[in-house]
Amino acid sequence: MGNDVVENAGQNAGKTAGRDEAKELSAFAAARRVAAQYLYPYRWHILTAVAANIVVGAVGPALPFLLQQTIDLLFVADPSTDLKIDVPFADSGLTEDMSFGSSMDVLPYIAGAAALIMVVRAFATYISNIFMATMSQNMIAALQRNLFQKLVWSDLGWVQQTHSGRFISIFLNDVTRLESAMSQTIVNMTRHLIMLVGLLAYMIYLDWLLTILATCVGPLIVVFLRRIGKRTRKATTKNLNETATLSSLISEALKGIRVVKAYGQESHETDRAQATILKVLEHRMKAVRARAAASPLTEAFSGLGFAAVIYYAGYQGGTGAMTSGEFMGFGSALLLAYQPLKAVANQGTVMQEGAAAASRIFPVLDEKAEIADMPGAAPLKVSSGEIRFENVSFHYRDGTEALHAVDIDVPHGKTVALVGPSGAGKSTILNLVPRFYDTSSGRVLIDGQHVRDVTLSSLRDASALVTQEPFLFDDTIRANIAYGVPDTSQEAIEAAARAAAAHEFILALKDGYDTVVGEGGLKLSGGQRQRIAIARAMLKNAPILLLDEATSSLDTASEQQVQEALSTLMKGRTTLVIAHRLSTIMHADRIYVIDGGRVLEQGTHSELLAKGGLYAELYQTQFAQDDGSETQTPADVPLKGTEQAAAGE
Ligand SMILES: Nc1ncnc2c1ncn2[C@@H]1O[C@H](COP(=O)(O)OP(=O)(O)OP(=O)(O)O)[C@@H](O)[C@H]1O
Repeated sequence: MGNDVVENAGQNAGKTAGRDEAKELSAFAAARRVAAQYLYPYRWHILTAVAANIVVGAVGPALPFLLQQTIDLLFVADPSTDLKIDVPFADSGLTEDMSFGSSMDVLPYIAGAAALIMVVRAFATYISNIFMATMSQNMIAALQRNLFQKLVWSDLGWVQQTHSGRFISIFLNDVTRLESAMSQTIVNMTRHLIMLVGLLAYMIYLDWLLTILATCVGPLIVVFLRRIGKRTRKATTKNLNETATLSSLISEALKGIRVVKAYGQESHETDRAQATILKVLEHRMKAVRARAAASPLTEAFSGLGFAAVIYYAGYQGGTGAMTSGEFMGFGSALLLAYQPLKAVANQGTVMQEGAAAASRIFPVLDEKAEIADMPGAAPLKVSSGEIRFENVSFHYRDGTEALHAVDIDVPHGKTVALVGPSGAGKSTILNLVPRFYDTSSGRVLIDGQHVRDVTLSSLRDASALVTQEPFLFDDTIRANIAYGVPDTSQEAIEAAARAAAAHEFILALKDGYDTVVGEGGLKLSGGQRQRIAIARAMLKNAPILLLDEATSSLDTASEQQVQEALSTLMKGRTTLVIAHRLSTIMHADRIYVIDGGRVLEQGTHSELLAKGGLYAELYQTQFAQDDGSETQTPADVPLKGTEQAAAGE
């Protein structure tokens, strides 16, 4: 029941992963869920650590007890003092039977016991720390693994709602914060709590009234610390949010470093980062101040208790109701109790901090992918690879209607080009084929099978995607070409590279196929990156090709090589291409002109020209613009300026 509440809370918050609006989880709900999902597998580690903590906590009161015995038995040797010692132990007969000489005999045992206690305590602390660390580090790893898995399996639409920097921040900061809260909770609720209870029990044994006097300020401390806990949670939430913003800023500035430099925006970006850094600092300091107030507060209140103890115990001592050993034992127990008292009293703050982090982590973990295999989905059976859009409409999560009643046919082995102004909906059409998004209405069919009814893996196996700005991983060229096709032979990789007109330039590189391409492939030229991406698609050898042609023009030689590589890739495949080059458009078997999310015109190049519609207008505008170009033939000119043409309609 309780779990359901937590699950739902997480799901509702899922839409705004990592943002301020993320629904707040109660500290107990968060702790319960973490315990059930992430701590339970390490229950034996935790139980061992708890047992060790119990030992550490339990031996705590033994030290003041030994101190008391030492003073009473050894230091208080003169007869007048002996009379006083006898009062509290009158019934036990312990001190009455002991002469000074026999007390000296006890001394080695007391010293030995003290040494043994310290050794046992140190060993138990070590065991506890090791097992706790194993548990907590594994918890971090499990959380990060689950978060990563969630991200890569989640719907593209959902992932795109949140800046990647925020996700990275959740991965690194929030997870560590949550782990630290859970570890502290376990130590506080075992080691420190048991030590506190033990010391209190010992103090009560010595003098219950004195114990009440010493601890009567406890409730006040709890009330103050609760207040501090709420403030710390607020500051922690804001701190984590601002840290995520900072992480986004850094990632963006680095990705766009060339734009930053080209536009001389270094100072502007530094100011932006500085503003966020200051906000992080401000919230961190708020949390630090709130946390820092906890110690002096506990100390100040404990001071009141201590003053009461000195007054009352002094009085008791004066009347002979308390021995010096008891006073020392009580006093040292009280001092020893300070640290665990602070830890236990601070537990609320620790849990609030953990809950603040959990409130940002769980929505990501709870996000449910809508684009998944339907129950009973069968693998796609590709016979010819024909693609058909039937009355397809689509709107994005934010409500933007990108497509309206679109009908498109891509017959087997043919090339269909999508042409239209920027923002017309061409990329959206392409994205619906491998089900990056699901249609809002209408159907996308491959060889007569609705893409929603087949398994995602078989659907994505059936197509190869070459994007405008090909993405390369920071890995070797070999690994980049073989991406998604594991266990491929070097021969197959080289054959794909040859077909993509990439083999020669790869061999010319110092490390050949073992060249590491750098982040996003930045060590290669634009044309080289495109040819590696084409080789990747070539190796995949899928019957359907989804191609988003690059808009940026390359130099003539590279352009020609890329075009040749693309022609080889397209041969015999059913190709849906977002065309930006006239050569591609003119060689396409059919052209669909898209505008405002609708199919405006369709036909071959000559049919559409004859029609005198938007296509003819785009074509004319393009040629009017590029007329007189000496280096490019009209057919190779990128079809730029389509936006202006549409706007001027
Ligand atoms: N992730 C998204 N969320 C919300 N709206 C989007 C998203 N992606 C695209 N759009 C909107 O959908 C419409 C169609 O975009 P799309 O990217 O399909 O156009 P396009 O024809 O491919 O443009 P271009 O040629 O410039 O790449 C545009 O109005 C765009 O603003």
